[in-house]
Amino acid sequence: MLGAVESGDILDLDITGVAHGGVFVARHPDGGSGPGRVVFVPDAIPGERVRVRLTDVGKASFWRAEAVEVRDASPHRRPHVWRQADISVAPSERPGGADFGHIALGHQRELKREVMRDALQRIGRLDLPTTIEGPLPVQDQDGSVSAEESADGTRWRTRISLHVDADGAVGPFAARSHRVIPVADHPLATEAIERAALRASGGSPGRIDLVQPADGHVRAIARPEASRPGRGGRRTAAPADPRTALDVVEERVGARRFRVDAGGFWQVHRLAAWTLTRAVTDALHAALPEGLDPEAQHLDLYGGVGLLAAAVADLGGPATRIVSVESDPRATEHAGENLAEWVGARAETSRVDRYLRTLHETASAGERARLSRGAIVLDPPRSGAGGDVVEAIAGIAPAAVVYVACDPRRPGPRPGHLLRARL
Ligand SMILES: C[S@@+](CC[C@H](N)C(=O)[O-])C[C@H]1O[C@@H](n2cnc3c(N)ncnc32)[C@H](O)[C@@H]1O
Repeated sequence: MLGAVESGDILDLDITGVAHGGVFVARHPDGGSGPGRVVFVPDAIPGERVRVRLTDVGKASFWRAEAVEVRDASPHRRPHVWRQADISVAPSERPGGADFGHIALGHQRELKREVMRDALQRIGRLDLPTTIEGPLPVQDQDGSVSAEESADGTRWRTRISLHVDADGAVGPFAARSHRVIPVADHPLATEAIERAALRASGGSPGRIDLVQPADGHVRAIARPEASRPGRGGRRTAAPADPRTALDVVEERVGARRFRVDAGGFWQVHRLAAWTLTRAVTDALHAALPEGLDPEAQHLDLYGGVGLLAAAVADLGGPATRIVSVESDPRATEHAGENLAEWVGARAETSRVDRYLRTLHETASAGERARLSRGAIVLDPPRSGAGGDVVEAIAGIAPAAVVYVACDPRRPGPRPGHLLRARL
């Protein structure tokens, strides 16, 4: 029988697996007869033996710990790409947001594939093949590569958020905390964003978003904290300075250009818009070997400024009928402009669940038939599409569904539909 275990205890544990959310799994014997209590540990790698400090032993189902030293290192360990996030730094001084930076790039992908496989099997009860690829190199029309991933997986963020605390300190939050810690570099950000981040100075407490669109110039969007606390007593970011947030910038995907508000949604990784365009195109090719029917009705749900609607419409040609559905009216306005070359393309401002409910209630037999011959692409925010939306899509029974997901654990499609995930 082991003595009582408390927060602050130091233990050596074997890391046996990877979990969702950038943490790893160890087991503590805990006096029980089963496989032991799950302990979630960041900054480790499966196969390692790690010295940890327990930080939360209050829950019956799992505990949390922080890694303080590697006792037996994995061959996949490398010095963290963000020196300040390295295991040699005190856990409270490590910045968050680069959870796999201590792992060789190829092995990071292998671990993400494992997270995805586990989510599909355990939560979705789906036994589907899972593959993880890196971002695709962007090729110009002559076949030359104009942008590709760095060898160590750094310098990809075209958008970052910094925080300003009450003393005017500016920086990221420390891992798993809301404490601002100043840092000396930002290796995941593009070099221009890093320069702007290191120049950023305090001001009112809140957030500063740095955005580098295709023209290369960095925009700084100040989002000071609202003066009154929001729900739950937490202070929320007030609306951004409208002059910068509503500044219209241009993004490029191959030869195609997209207008978007500087403070509006655009994919963060500099190769993501291109990679997702290619992934959706490939998935539709595979699902529709006869080709996309331009006369059918296609939908791009959670469409933003029309990135994936353009990918679908490129496949169907100039007459493709597609509706991009998006809740932000400014994004919808841009989607209307970005999709102007397709006469059958429309952008609608609506919540997706309401749009699908109205469609269900009002669509004529002809519209239903066109929808069932069409493709539905959906790319919801991290919270997922939700059961109602997934049920509504299943009710339409379209010819193909491509689900682009930030989080593999959120409600997804049913067996038989195609799944593509962004990790
Ligand atoms: C992950 S982004 C995808 C945008 C687009 N597919 C792209 O890749 O640029 C999700 C989008 O859904 C929008 N959104 C969030 N909740 C929504 C809802 N309930 N109904 C419609 N749009 C929503 C957000 O404003 C955001 O533009």
